[in-house]
Amino acid sequence: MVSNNLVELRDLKVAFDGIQVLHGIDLTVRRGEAIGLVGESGCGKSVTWLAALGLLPGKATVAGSVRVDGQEILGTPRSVLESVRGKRIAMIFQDPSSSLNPVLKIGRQITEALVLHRALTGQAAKAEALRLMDMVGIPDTRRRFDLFPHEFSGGQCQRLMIAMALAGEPDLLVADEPTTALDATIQAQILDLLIELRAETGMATIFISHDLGAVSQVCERACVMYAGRIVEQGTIEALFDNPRHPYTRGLFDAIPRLDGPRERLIPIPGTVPHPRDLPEGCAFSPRCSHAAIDCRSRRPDLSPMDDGRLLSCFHPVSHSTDLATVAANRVAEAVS
Ligand SMILES: Nc1ncnc2c1ncn2[C@@H]1O[C@H](COP(=O)(O)OP(=O)(O)OP(=O)(O)O)[C@@H](O)[C@H]1O
Repeated sequence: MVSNNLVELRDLKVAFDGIQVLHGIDLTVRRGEAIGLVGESGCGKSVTWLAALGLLPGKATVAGSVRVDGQEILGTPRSVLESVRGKRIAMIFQDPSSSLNPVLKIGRQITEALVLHRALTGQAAKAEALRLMDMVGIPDTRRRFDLFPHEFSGGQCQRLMIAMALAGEPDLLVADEPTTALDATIQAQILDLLIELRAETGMATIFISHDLGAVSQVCERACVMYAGRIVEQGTIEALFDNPRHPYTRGLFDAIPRLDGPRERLIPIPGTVPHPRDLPEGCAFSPRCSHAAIDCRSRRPDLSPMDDGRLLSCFHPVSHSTDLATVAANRVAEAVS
């Protein structure tokens, strides 16, 4: 029987030059589902998937397990990784211009991906390339087949990257900040495209973004990452309606909300620590208005809660928690 689990990351760890940046990620991606990875810059969102796909530079040390359909791919020969990359799991990045070859016509680039992943040749490859260009919303495909990347807009280049990613008919598309470099209307179109393509093809999606609104549109589930760990994971409804980790709550409080009374935006104080200088205990504790003494000496495990979410926090917040009052009380406690 085919398992519903497509990709399983277990205790995935990454270090660069001996400095640990990823501290044991556990994540299961089921067939067809869309999972968001959120968190501030430097939390380890991209490194997680670059490590899983064997795309990190040689100086990186990767440990743990990455299973695709039950088959371990971490530490396997290049040929095994290459049979997974593009064909089973495809990845697109923020800046399409860095992934498209500027001196090759776009049709040729898509056709080459088809030759590589599906062994299509000649007219069959061209017909399929045109179909993919059409599928991602490029108009006038026959003429545009022979254009170079610089003759397309930024949004169209991102569409073309997606077309190339679809060439291998992947089971999972990892989209790493695919809309960050685009302006707002184009961003919305690319999000719609990702949603449509998933509905049409049934492929699973990992959507890496710092934009919580975009994540809620595209995904059913999200993982919030902080300093190389997942600190909260749950359904979009659970995380949006009732974030329990003070960091998740902080991310929400820092974004403008269109659906409710206009509230003051509260930025999270401080910055993400450098992986070399992680504090003792919970890595978020120095920035957390909810932190108590135990948070500064011990690190909470990521544990299941009654509502099914996973949470790594000794003192979770709830709807009614007023973080400003909590912070004031903690200061009072410390002084007394
Ligand atoms: N090639 C590299 N060499 C050394 N350190 C790296 C390398 N790539 C990433 N890192 C470090 O790993 C940590 C995680 O980086 P990562 O790019 O995964 O963060 P991110 O959450 O995806 O942030 P962003 O949104 O900025 O991409 C950071 O501290 C980063 O500096």
